[in-house]
This record gives sequence, structure tokens and C-alpha cells, in this order.
Amino acid sequence: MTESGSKLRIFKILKIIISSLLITVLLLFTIAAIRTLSLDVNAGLQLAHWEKTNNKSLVIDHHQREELLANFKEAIRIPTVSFSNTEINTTALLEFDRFLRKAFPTVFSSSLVHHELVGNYSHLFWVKGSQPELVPYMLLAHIDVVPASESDGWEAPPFSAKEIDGFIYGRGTIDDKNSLMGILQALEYLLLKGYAPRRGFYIGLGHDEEINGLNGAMNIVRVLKQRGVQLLFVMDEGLTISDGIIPGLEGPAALIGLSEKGQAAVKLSVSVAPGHASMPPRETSIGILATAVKRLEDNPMPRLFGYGPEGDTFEHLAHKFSFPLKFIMSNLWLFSPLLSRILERKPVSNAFVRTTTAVTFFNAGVKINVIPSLAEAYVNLRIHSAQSVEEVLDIIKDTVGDQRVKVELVYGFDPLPISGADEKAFGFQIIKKTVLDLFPTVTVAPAICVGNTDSRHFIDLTKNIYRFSPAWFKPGDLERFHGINERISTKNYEEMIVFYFNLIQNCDIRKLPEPHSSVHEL
Ligand SMILES: CCCCCCCC/C=C\CCCCCCCC(=O)N[C@@H](Cc1ccccc1)C(=O)O
Ligand SMILES: [Zn+2]
Ligand SMILES: [Zn+2]
Repeated sequence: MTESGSKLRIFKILKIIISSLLITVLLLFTIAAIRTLSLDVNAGLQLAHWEKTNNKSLVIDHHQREELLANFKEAIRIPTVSFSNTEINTTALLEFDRFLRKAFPTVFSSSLVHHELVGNYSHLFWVKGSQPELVPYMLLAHIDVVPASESDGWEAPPFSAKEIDGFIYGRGTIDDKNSLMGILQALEYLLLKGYAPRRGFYIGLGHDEEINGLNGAMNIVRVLKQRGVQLLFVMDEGLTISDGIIPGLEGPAALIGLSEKGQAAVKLSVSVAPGHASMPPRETSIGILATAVKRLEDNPMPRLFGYGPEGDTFEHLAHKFSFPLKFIMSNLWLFSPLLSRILERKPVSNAFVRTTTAVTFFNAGVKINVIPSLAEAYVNLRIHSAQSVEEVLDIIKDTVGDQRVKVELVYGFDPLPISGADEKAFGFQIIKKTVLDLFPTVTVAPAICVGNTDSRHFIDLTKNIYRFSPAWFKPGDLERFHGINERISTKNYEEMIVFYFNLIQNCDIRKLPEPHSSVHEL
């Protein structure tokens, strides 16, 4: 073959390759465009087909408004602080017990309600259903709060419950006395209106959630296990209604936590011979440990976006984003790696992408002229659904890569199982319906809860645990969580009461309506 003949041949082959590539790209984009336009993961249950249950409605009058706000403020003023792993405010917890009995007289005197104290300060309520064959469910909230100090810059003292411009300020207003008081206030109103549930339910109020729930939630679980209780679902604090928090998302979104990340506390320590600061070794224990910590910060855990429930979150929200995010999120089969790089740029969304690494303690040194023998740091890891404590520990050891740094696991638990969110998932669909009835403009999506809750202790009692409360989080509110100026609007607190009032009644249906598709097939 002549030189020009072989050039022509190469040219022809290149042409075929380039046009096949172009056709493939075009095809992929056509599929992606069709998916963007047609993907409707929100296709839900036929609201019209829901079983009728003579639901009572709650229209809050002036007197009730004054009463419910006074109750809520009194709850905030009791400083039920969990200070450390061993120090809780037992005086405040006892006062809170007395307060609950006074604020909710009907709950505590109704023949339908059985109340008991568990672990001295936690509360367990059983509200008897008229149809014992219906499997009960459980609502959780916690009494304790994290410490707060006015000198950190609060606009109002953190235990004052001061009302400023329609907001009640105070520690516990969003974590978690809003849920606790909302649930009990709703039950008080339901009982006053003569409501008797068909489906029985439990209410559990832990007193030490902020320090792991070892005496509160864990003892409640022990009591329920002894009684052979199985639960249809559990609902606890966790995710909320985000409005203006997710960049690019149009409108509010109610994220319902189907699972929560695992957690590990890892201790790093370096031990060397102490000495005189005038004759230092080339590296001190502090320097060696600092290098290890820097390596961990410089080498984040691998991106795992799409291997846990977070992929579903964005598929559900896709239609509320504008182009090009709408296109990217509707086609995670193609763009998952791209989206994970976008999400990892902000701490709030990075937490959805990977196991996060936070160095939370660094202790070393005894005197200005002494080479310290010991340097210690603690790392708090929040483990992505697709990883385990063991895998994370191995990666830490590899990344540190220095035998002089001792790596020890202080405590750890794997990510929690993922609860159902399909048409048959009773708890999820009830929460979704209750949200949409009250807030029709909200988009409901399943998600992963990046923090831990008392509900993780309930995995032997049910496969269906949901972490959600109908608190509205707007820009700036995430920082109030465990931070300064924690607050809730009086309007939102009232909405929370109405939400629980409706949710309890919605749970009275025997079973969910038939899914959309099977209705059509009939
Ligand atoms: C794409 C971005 C979406 C952004 C939306 C994010 C909305 C986030 C809303 C709420 C934040 C999640 C909080 C979850 C509740 C956490 C409660 C908590 O702080 N728990 C402690 C429990 C604990 C565990 C171990 C030792 C002591 C306490 C925690 O997780 O640290
Ligand atoms: Zn909480
Ligand atoms: Zn908290």
C-alpha cells in the first residue's frame, strides 16, 4: 500500500472512531435529557385513596396560644444541661418532671395513658389504642440540652426564653424541647377533645441524649425489650425543613433521615523521652503529632457519594434545582462523580459525600522549658453509610503512616441500617403525608442524618427509624444548633404542635393506600 493510501485508511478509521464517540455522547445526553424531563421519583401515594379516619382538627385560639407558649417558655427556662459524660443537672431534671405533670394534666391523668420514669429521669408514656392488633409506633425526643453561656454572644440569656420579634430564644428551642413539648402539647389537646387512638403508641423522652443516651434511651429500650414490644416505626429528632439552606434549591425541602452516619472517636498519641528545652531533639512529640493531624486534614476520606441514601436525596430534589444542577442530579448514573466534587466544597454538603474527620482535642506540654513526653489528640469521625469503623481505622493508620503515633479506637459504631422510603414504608409515608398536608409547597426527600440521635438505640425494636422534626431551618439557623442564639419562631412552634396532632391521627389508618401503579392496573 502506498503512503498516501495508508494515510487515507488511518483518516477513515479516525473518522469512524470520532463519529462513534459523538453518537455515544449524543445518545448519553439524549437519555440524560429524557430522564431530566421525565424522572418523577416523587410520584407518591394517591392522597384521595387514604382511609377515612374522623380526624379532629386543631385551630389554636388566643387562650390556647398564650397557654402553649407559656408552657414552652417554662420548659426552656429549666436548665436541663448535660455538661459532660458524667455530669448532668439532676436538680433541673427533677424540676422538669414536676413541670411536665403541671403543664399536661390531662396526659398525666388520662386512663388511656400509662406513664413511668425510666433511669430515674427519662419518661416513657404508653397511649393505649382501641385496636390492639395494630402494631404500635413510637415518638422520641430528649429533655437534656448542651451547655450555653450568655458570654458567648447570645442576644438574650440562653435560659430566659425571651421573645424577640416573634422568636423565642433559648437553649433547647430547636434541640430538642420543641419536639418534646410539641408532642406532649398535641397529645394534651387530642385527649381534651376526646380523642382515643386506634393504634397504640409510645412516647420516649430521654434525659441524656447529648451524652450518648446510655441511661435514658438505652434503659427505655431495655424496658420495652423485656416486655416483648416490637414497633411499626420510630420517629426522632434529626433532619428538618430546610429553606434556603441547600444552594441552588428552589423552595423548602423536608429531609427525612432514613439512617444516620456511624461514629468513631480515635485517640492519637506520641510518647517520647522528656528533656531540657535548650537541647531539643529534631522533632518533639508535639511536632510528630501535629504532622499526623495535618496528614489527616490534608487527606480526607474517599468520596462515597451515591453509595448511601444521599444519592436518592438529590434525585428527589432534582426537579427543584435549575439547569445545569437539575440535569446533573437527574442523571446520577452519569454525573455522580461530578456532583460529589460540587458537594464537597461546603462543609454542610461535604458531610453527605464522605466520612468526615474532625480533630476535636489537642493536648500537650507542661512547662515552657520542658520537652513534653506526651502529646495527645482526639479525632471525631462521622462514618459514611458505605464504610465501617474498621475500614476507617485502617485508613487513619495508613494516612498517619508513622509508627511513633499510636492510634487507638476510643469508641465507635457503624452507620445505622437504612429504613424504607417506598410506597409500603408506613412511617415514611405517614410523615410525608403529614408534612404535605400542613406545608403543601415543601418537597419531601429521604436523606441521611449526619449527627446521631437516641433512635439509634432502637434498632432491635424496629427496622423503620425516621429522623425528622418539622422545624424550619433558614439561612443562619444551622449555626444556632448547639451554637449561640438558638431560637424558634412562635409560628413554627405552633406548626409543630399541629404537625404532631395530625401525625398521631394519621397513624390510625390500618394500612397504607394501594400504590399509584396498582390502582391503575385494577
Ligand atoms: C445538601 C445539604 C443539605 C443540608 C441540610 C442539612 C440540614 C441539617 C439539619 C440538622 C442537622 C442534623 C442534626 C442531627 C441531630 C444531631 C443531634 C446531636 O447533636 N447528636 C449528638 C449525639 C452524640 C453522639 C455521641 C456522643 C455524644 C452525643 C452528635 O451527633 O454529636
Ligand atoms: Zn438533639
Ligand atoms: Zn443536640
